[in-house]
Amino acid sequence: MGKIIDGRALADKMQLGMAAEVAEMSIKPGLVVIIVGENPASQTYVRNKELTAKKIGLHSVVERLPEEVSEAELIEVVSNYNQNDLFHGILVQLPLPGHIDEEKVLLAITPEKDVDGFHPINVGKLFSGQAGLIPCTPYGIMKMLEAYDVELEGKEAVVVGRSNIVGKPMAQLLLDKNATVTITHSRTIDLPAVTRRADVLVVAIGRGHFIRAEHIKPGAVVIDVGMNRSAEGKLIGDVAFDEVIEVASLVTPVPKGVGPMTITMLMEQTIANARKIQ
Ligand SMILES: Nc1nc(=O)c2c([nH]1)NC[C@@H]1CN(c3ccc(C(=O)N[C@@H](CCC(=O)O)C(=O)O)cc3)C=[N+]21
Ligand SMILES: [Mg+2]
Repeated sequence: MGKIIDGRALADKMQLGMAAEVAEMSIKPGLVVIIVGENPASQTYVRNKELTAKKIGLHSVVERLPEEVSEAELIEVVSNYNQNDLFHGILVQLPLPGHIDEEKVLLAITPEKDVDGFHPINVGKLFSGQAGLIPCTPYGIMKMLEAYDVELEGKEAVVVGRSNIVGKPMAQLLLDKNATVTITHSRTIDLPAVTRRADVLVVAIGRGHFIRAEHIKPGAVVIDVGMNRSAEGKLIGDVAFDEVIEVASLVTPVPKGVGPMTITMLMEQTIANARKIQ
């Protein structure tokens, strides 16, 4: 029987440290979250982010734009925040409505304030071993693995999912720690055979309770990035937690696993950015 990785508790502990750090700073780190339209999943995230930012003592603004806003108008809003010295982090909540080209909008955020790590400059830095801003979900997962003393050197790490936001940057961060990394995806022929090699398994596929006991090597560490709604409207992960924890040594729950750590890393990168110029 494995143990829970308590992302909520680790996030709370790190946030306490950040609050103390911010209280000592000569300037107040500022974060703006720009959200377009009324996507309900996005609303939860934005609300959690706002509460966390306030708790830590950041200057936090949520800029809400109507669903019909044009791409040019959105880019104009972003440009204004690029120039505004009160803000050290800018996040444009994804997904954006279909009439807006996400790539163009991400490109408009100045790479220095891109606390999501989605700008091609930061992506290029991550994949070429240069310091830059890192996507918050994979970054938070690395902090969890570190806090739980999970050994990565030479180990088999398997990432399920190849998104730009989670799968690909996750694989790179694991590689940086000298893990032997495999990325699997929807076309992988024998998924259980590959995931059963994993000492560390990170799952980000967006299919509720898809990963079962049969996918797990005994003693593996399992990280669940999934955020799905069950038929009853409950938030559930990509991993069938109750059966997987019987086989694994450590498993993250959903909620209270990866989610709170994602938000914590957003705060961390905003504070670090503000520090650079204080
Ligand atoms: N530009 C951009 N950056 C993002 O980082 C980003 C985004 N767009 N779009 C949406 C997704 C989703 N996301 C979440 C992060 C934390 C929780 C979170 O805090 N979850 C809590 C509570 C969830 C609940 O109770 O509903 C938990 O897992 O315990 C949720 C969702 C960030 N995203
Ligand atoms: Mg689009």
